[in-house]
Amino acid sequence: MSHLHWVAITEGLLESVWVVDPETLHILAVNEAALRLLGARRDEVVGSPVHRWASDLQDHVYWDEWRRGVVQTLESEAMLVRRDGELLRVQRRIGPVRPADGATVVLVAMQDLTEYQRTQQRLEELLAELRAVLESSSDGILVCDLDGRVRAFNRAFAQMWALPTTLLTTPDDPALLRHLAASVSDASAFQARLSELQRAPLMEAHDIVLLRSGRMLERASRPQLARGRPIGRIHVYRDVTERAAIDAKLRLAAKVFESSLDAIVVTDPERRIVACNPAALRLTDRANDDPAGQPVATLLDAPNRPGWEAEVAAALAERGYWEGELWLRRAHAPAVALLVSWVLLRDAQGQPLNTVLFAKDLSEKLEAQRRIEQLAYHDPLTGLPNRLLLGERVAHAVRLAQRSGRGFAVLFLDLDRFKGINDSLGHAFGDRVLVEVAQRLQRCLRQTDTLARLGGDEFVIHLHDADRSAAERTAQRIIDAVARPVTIDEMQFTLSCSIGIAMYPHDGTTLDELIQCADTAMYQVKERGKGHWRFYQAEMNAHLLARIQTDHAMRLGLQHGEFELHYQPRVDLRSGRVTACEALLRWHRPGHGLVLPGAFIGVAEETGLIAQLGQWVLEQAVAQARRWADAGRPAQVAVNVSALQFEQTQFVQDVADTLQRHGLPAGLLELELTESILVRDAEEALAKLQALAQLGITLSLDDFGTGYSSLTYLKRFALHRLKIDRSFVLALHEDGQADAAIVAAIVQMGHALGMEVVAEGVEHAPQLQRLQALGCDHFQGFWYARPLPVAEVEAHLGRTVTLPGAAPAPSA
Ligand SMILES: Nc1nc2c(ncn2[C@@H]2O[C@H](COP(=O)(O)O[C@H]3[C@@H](O)[C@H](n4cnc5c(=O)[nH]c(N)nc54)O[C@@H]3COP(=O)(O)O)[C@@H](O)[C@H]2O)c(=O)[nH]1
Repeated sequence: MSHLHWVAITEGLLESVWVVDPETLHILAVNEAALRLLGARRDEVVGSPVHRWASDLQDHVYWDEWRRGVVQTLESEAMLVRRDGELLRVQRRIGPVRPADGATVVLVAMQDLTEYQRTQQRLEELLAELRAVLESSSDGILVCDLDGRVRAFNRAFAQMWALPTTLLTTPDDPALLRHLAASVSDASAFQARLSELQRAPLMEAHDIVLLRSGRMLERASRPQLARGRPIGRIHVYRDVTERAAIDAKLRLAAKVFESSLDAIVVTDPERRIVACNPAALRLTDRANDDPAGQPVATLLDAPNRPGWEAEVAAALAERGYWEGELWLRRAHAPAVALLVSWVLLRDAQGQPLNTVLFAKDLSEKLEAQRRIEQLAYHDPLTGLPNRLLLGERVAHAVRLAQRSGRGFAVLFLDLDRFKGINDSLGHAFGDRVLVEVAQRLQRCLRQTDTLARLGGDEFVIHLHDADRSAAERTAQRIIDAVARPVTIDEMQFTLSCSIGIAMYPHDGTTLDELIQCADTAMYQVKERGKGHWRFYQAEMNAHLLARIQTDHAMRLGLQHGEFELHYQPRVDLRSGRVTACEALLRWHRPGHGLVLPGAFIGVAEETGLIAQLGQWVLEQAVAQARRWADAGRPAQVAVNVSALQFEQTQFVQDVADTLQRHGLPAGLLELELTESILVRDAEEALAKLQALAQLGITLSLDDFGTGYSSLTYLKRFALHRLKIDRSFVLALHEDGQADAAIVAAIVQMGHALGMEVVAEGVEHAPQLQRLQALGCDHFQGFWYARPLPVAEVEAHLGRTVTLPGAAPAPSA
């Protein structure tokens, strides 16, 4: 075949083709592609030896072997030398071709590998780049095929999931998946989600994966596409633990901003409002009118600090914060006081970003302060100044008086028998009485005077610039005002009060001194019948001091066993026998000798110590009666009971307990009560007396005839004995006919009411004879015996006394 034939045959091929003479190894024909490959003209190639274009030794060896018939075909890469000398890598197939009508030729078909090589290199570079990108990502990336087999993962993924080294070096999909499942807090949910994603290759998903270590991963799962078709899946894991924490903090901050009870206003650096929280909008009264964009200063004011805006700006610039009180102007309501903390926020470069204003509504605090001041300085019931405010006013008055040389008066006022109103009508009623009295007092005073309530029913009045006669007139005006009838709840009654007056500077120079003097004077009024006023006199205090000392000494005396009981025998006038004795208290007061009750019982009653003292007497008397009974000389012991002791709630129980403790039959105890006990609270007294009588105790009424001597309550209280007061008995001796008639009446009345009658203070035989004649049942008195110590009285118990007319009376 001619070389033209070969050209015609090979021209249409994409490959470069040489037709080579097997003998000469010269190129017989080439196609156009071969000429392009070599960069030579046809005449340069055709007829040239193949070695001209083959560069490497391998070619020479091959053609040599071909000629010797060692090899027939060859397929290999080879290097060609182009016409311009450039080397070119080609893929080459060599083989003999025997056309039917011609001699055998060698066909060399070549394909340029340059492009392929370039593509290959590009691909390798791309792969390297991709690998670098993959590795440089801080996200953990896992690439799987459609069956879920792991195709690749990066270092960040390995670190994020803490993959063991074995999994890094040896691919082991099941082990990797097991490791992942074991690392998450909910393995089954994790696996279920992976399976779900695998079943839906085109699905994109975002999940949060919680690791057992506490870290939080965000997973973005996307299909991997090739020519628009899914070929696998890429999972990108991102550690969002810190971000989640920051998000949570931001959410919290937003919540705080939203729900803060304090107003928060954010401004730009020029202090124009950027945002207000709901509390701020509520406070500004602009819930429907967002003030964003307005200068914040238009809402604020500080009437007493004209330059406040400049002050705030300077403080923010210098210190970064400002604190102080401002007023908030409001749309439809009065301005409110605010406590403002204002801070400046700067960016990382120190440039002002925003200012934030935290404001607390001070209205409640100011109101509370006002209330506190009101409470601190005023009496809550009457609204009058209290002692504190009075103190300040009087201190001021003292300063004025020191300059002017003029004095003033302090009046101490106490309502008379107010306790009775409180006890009988209740405290609420008592409070209304006090309010009424306060108003009346106020009306008696001038604007410059101060009326204060100290507590209870005690009021103190500072009379500004008043001398003795002004104080006297005011005191009398007050006495008259208080005495006018009061009507509360349709109940009408009258009150009275006692007033003590102290003068500055004569009686004292401080409020305490003046109050003390006025109080002492008031006390004197009370003692002398109440309902009046009195000026303080220096000797009053000495008297008071003595009482205080007596009270203190009595309390010590009780502890130190300085008290003792003496017993005065009581004689049955019919039989002449000593059947009972009256226990009478004695005090061996150090430095004072033996002190009789008249000197201390009154003080004990005033201070309340009588309750304790009375219980001590009862205890001693009952114990003594028990000892006498045990010694075979049973005698009834009469114990004096004071009103305050009787009023003790547990009095009946105390008596019963004392009897039981000493095992004394109740019949050997007599309680001597005074008439005042019966009139104070008749109902309660009746109940107590009935309880005592039920115990079997004898009840007698002491000092009968000196008090109310009411037949009504004598009947009502069903007492056992009446003791005729000593003053009537004394009169019998002095031959007072009227008193003798009284004694006769008492004896008859007592008997008529089923009571025995005891005469006390019998000092002379004629008295006794008169009493006998009048039918009196018992007597006691110095005629027979004085009150005696235990050791001496014992001799009298059970003894029969020879009464006048029968034999001379024995003396004690
Ligand atoms: N609550 C209590 N009161 C008590 C107690 N002990 C005594 N008292 C009361 O003290 C008042 C004075 O008592 P006293 O100084 O003991 O005087 C009593 C007798 O000594 C006195 N008396 C008795 N006979 C005569 C007499 O012939 N002449 C005379 N001049 N005085 C006499 O009388 C007092 C007893 O009085 P009375 O109690 O009314 O029987 C006195 O009121 C006591 O009650 C106590 O423990 N608790």
